[in-house]
Amino acid sequence: MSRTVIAGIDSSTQSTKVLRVDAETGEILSKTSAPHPDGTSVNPERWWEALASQGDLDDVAALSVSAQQHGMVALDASGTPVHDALLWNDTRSAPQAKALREALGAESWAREIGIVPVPSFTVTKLAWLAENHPELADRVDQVMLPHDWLTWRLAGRPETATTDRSDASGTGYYSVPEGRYRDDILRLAFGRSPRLPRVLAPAEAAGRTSSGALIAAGCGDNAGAALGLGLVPGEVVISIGTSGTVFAPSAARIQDPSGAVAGFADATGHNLPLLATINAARTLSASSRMLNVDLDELDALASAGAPDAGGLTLIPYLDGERTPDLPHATGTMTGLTRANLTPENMARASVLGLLCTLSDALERLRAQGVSAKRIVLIGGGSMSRSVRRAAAEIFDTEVVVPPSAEYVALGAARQAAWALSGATEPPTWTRSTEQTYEPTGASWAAEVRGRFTAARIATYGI
Ligand SMILES: Nc1ncnc2c1ncn2[C@@H]1O[C@H](COP(=O)(O)OP(=O)(O)O)[C@@H](O)[C@H]1O
Ligand SMILES: O=C(CO)[C@@H](O)[C@H](O)COP(=O)(O)O
Repeated sequence: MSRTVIAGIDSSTQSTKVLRVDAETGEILSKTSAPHPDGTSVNPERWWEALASQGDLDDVAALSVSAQQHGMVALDASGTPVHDALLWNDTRSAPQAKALREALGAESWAREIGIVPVPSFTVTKLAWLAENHPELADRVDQVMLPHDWLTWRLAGRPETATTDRSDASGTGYYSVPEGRYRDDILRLAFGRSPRLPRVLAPAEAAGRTSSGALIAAGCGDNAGAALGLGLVPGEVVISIGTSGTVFAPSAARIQDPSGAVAGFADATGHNLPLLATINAARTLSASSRMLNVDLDELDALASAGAPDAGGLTLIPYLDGERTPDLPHATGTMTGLTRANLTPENMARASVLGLLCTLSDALERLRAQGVSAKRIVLIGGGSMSRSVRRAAAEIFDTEVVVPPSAEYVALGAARQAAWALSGATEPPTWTRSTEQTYEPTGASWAAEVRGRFTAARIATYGI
């Protein structure tokens, strides 16, 4: 019997990945990828070129796009971007985020919207555009997110674009508890009411491609990963990609006035409380560049370093940071001595600093009542053996590492199979066997966490 082939697309910060998948079993049949330009703002056409460079999609019965969240794609009446898309890791809208927090109050944002403005979120970027380029803001006809814009292009630029609840929940002008856009919030930020994409139901189709393939609603990339992993209660995902994210599906909605935990929606009609960091896998690539080694050599150095890096502590807020909300922060290295200043300890300190930022985020998620009995570690940074081995100790929690795969794109494929099937639930695809790392309660891990916390408080006051 012939297979039904579907495609899952992950348009993330650094690249576009395309998986072809068996709709019935979830078996990955092929994977391709193409890079995006570096930077925190980009012309969306680069995403389209990265997708198109991987060939047409005429062979698939259905497809779905999962993409980096929050990017501001502001189009004029001709459908042309009035400005490069500001991405989730662009921090220029920090002043606007502060003003929006103060205008409504953090408690109200958390209660009424589900998230508290930080520079990552779309609403702050629109406020930046209105304040700094009013002549461009006046030309804005409609505002989309990265996954919306790619879906819109694949569907042939329909009059009304579409999105889904998971990605809408990251804009700041969509109310998760009410399930609707808040035009008053949009006008508070942007002073205008541009057209917004229609929010589709989880398994609702967005349209069809020129070759007739069904296009599913799509979703934010972390909701895609959750869908791709088929999580069970008590499992928390920690993804070490361009962003570091810590999240778990939740029946209960999380309200965190501190803004650290975003009360996002997931792609199945429930909730996805999430914390994100700006400095994740790029902490490792920056360290490899500094040491003039490649990532495998960095891994070997880090494995050869002292378990606690000899007391070296790196706080890797290299591009500012989102969790904690320190958009203008820079990194800090403490504990340097003539004895411990070695390439091995520097490499080790970059691994430990990365993991400590994620450990901080994990404890904040737990403080909101989210159960975290097992960590599912994914993302490019999880390919590092030294990261994997240290993670269970630093998190003091069991860590499982599924086989290397593009789980965001796999989740998009699962959503496409769901939309194609017309079923009430997504298809059941089994997660492959995993590697498991158990914490041993190593004393060095508690010392590393303690040093990191002390240095963070001493340097940044929080
Ligand atoms: N073996 C490895 N060790 C450390 N980092 C890695 C390794 N392989 C890939 N990476 C990093 O993972 C990142 C890409 O991961 P990915 O999850 O695809 O990110 P994103 O989805 O945000 O684009 C890159 O920054 C890359 O340097
Ligand atoms: O901002 C967030 C989540 O709130 C990030 O997770 C972005 O969605 C970018 O994702 P990656 O490119 O790292 O996959």
